[in-house]
This record gives sequence, structure tokens and C-alpha cells, in this order.
Amino acid sequence: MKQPIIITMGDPTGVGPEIIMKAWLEDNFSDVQRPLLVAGDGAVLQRAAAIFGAEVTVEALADDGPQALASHRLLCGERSLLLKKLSELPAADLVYGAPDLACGQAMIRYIEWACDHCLSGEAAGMVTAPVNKQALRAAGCEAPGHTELLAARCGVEKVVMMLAGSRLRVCLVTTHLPYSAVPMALTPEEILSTVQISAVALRRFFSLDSPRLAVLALNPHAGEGGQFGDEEQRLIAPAIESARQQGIDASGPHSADALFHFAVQGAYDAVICMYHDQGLIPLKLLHFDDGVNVTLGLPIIRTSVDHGTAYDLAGSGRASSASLLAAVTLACQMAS
Ligand SMILES: NC(=O)c1ccc[n+]([C@@H]2O[C@H](COP(=O)([O-])OP(=O)(O)OC[C@H]3O[C@@H](n4cnc5c(N)ncnc54)[C@H](O)[C@@H]3O)[C@@H](O)[C@H]2O)c1
Ligand SMILES: N[C@H](C(=O)O)[C@H](O)COP(=O)(O)O
Repeated sequence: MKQPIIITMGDPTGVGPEIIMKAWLEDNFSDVQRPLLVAGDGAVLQRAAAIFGAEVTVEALADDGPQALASHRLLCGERSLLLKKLSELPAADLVYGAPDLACGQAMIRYIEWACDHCLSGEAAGMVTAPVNKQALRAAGCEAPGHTELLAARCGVEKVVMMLAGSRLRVCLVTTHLPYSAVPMALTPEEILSTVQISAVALRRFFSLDSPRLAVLALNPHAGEGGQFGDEEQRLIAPAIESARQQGIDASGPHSADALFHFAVQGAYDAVICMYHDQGLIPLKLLHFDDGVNVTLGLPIIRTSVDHGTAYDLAGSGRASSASLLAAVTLACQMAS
């Protein structure tokens, strides 16, 4: 039997539980080539299924056999989904959009458990449903999000956040930090390692022999010869030159405003972006429904939905599960 892909349930008071249940109840996972196992909470998932009018039972499994990672199974008619029960939250009392300490601690537990079972080789990869970063912090997690938490747990210093859709891939040099701190965080070493990790991953997981990487400028019109900032000349161009000397097909610094037009027409395989919103605005504009967040540079496979906890929608059943399905599909492809 193939090793499973673990789906972490995410914030119990966000849209994570319901998008998992929605995709499962609508049989969206039926083409997935690996067993799927949810790391989460049975009662919270039952409550989420009830949003769609479905009655789900939770059955304990014997602790052996090919499903050894799972402790339970969710059942609804003919449908069955493996579950590792990692919390027993009082589901009926949880308020959507209002995580408490127990929810925060539980969402961290789901992620850590999944990561550890990927590291051990018992699982083929993990797909994460969204967590709220304030709730993570309130539960004592020092990492701002999954990306940094997984890097620390895997003992990796540098990883790259990539968001990918069929028309555009963006890889970020900096991620979760104040905009005012971005220029100070940019160094030739950080830019070069982002390019290197992206090139290696695109070769390995996306069958691109020599990925074409467009490296963006930070400032308007790529700094206009130093008139609008010198990060291009001082930091970005030297990193591109080093990458090119290593045989990587990197070009730039490109003016960020125009480059995406050409990238979506197929001129580049990925765009290396200097900060979070430089890359994620065009990506989510094009791919909000089917974009996938992938952490590159980890020793494990991790993909994620490209959206957050959507507290404004949680409990309504209106959140789309398309990004979750895309993330599961990509994780399976990467594992094959
Ligand atoms: N992978 C992750 O864990 C992840 C990703 C992004 C944001 N977050 C976190 O989520 C929290 C909320 O972030 P935010 O408000 O910036 O972004 P968000 O993605 O939660 O919400 C932005 C907008 O998109 C809508 N939306 C989100 N998911 C949707 C879906 N599946 N279907 C339809 N509409 C959807 C929301 O209703 C909202 O209007 C923050 O704490 C943020 O850090 C987590
Ligand atoms: N930057 C991501 C996004 O906007 O989709 C998001 O915050 C997820 O981060 P983690 O995967 O590190 O939780």
C-alpha cells in the first residue's frame, strides 16, 4: 500500500475543517492516487460535515495493518476517510473565528505530527489547511506560519515559499515580515539561495531541466539607474550574476510592473519576488481558486491551500475547496 498524504485540519474555528469535508463529501478526492489521512479532530470534522447536511460517524481502528498511522475512520454512506485524532475539542462550544488556547495548541500538534511522520518516511507528504497566525502566536508558537515552523522542525535554515498555479509560479525571497523591514532583509546571499533552491525544486518536482527564472527588482523601474534606490545594483544584480555563473538560467533585475505580463504568457517558469505581496497579489489575482503554496527546500513534501482561515466565511459552507484539491493533487504528483 502506498504511504498516505496527511492533510492537517488547520484552525478548528476557520474554514479548514469544512473545506476538507466539502471536498470529501463531493467526492473530489476520488481520483487521488494515495490514501488520505486527516490529522485533526473527529468532533470538529463531524460539525463541519453537518454544515452540508451530512451525518458522519467516527469509528476507531485497530492499531495495526496498512493504516497504522490512522487511529480512526470517518464514515458517511459509502465514503471513508482516515483520521488521526490528535485533539478532542468541545466542538459544539467552539465559535467560528474565535480560536482559544486549546485550538491554537491543537493546530500546532496537527502540523508537528504530520511533519514528523513525513520525516520518518511513514507518510509521503503533507497538505496543510489554513491556520491563523495570531492564534499560532497566542498558543506560544514562535514561527509566524507553517513555512517557518516546518523549516525549524526539519532543521533547515533556508526554505523558499513558492505559490504555484498553471499560469504563474512565484518564489519569495522574504516572507512574513513588515514591509519596512524588507530592504534590510535583502542580501545577495538570500537572493542567491532563493534562486538556487527554486531552480533545484523546479527541476526535481516540475520536470523542468533548466528552469527560466525571472528575478524582480525591488524599486520602481528597477531603480532607474539608482535614482529610485540602489538595491538592484548593490544586491540583486550580483546575486543574478552568481546564479548565472552556476549555470542557472536567471535573468533580471526586471521591472516588477511589466514582468508578470510576460511570465503568464510563458516566457518564464517562475518569478523570484523580493517580498510577499509583490508575488502574491498577481498570483492570487490569477489563481485564487486553484493556487497552491509549496515549501521548497524541506526534506519533506509540503503543499498548502493558498488562502487563509477566512473567519468571515467559516461555518457558512461557502468557502471553496478548490485550492485544497489542487494542493492534494500536487503533493501526490511531487511524491510520485
Ligand atoms: N496556509 C495558511 O495557513 C494561510 C494562508 C494565508 C493566510 N493565512 C492566515 O489566515 C488568516 C486570515 O488571513 P487573510 O484574511 O489575509 O486571508 P484569507 O485568505 O483568510 O481571506 C481573504 C479573503 O478571501 C476569502 N477567502 C479565503 N479563503 C476562501 C475560500 N476557500 N473560498 C472563498 N473565499 C475565500 C475570505 O473570505 C476573505 O474575503 C491570517 O491569520 C493569515 O495569516 C494562513
Ligand atoms: N503567505 C501565505 C499566503 O498568503 O498564502 C500564507 O501566509 C501561508 O503561510 P504558511 O504556509 O507559512 O502558513
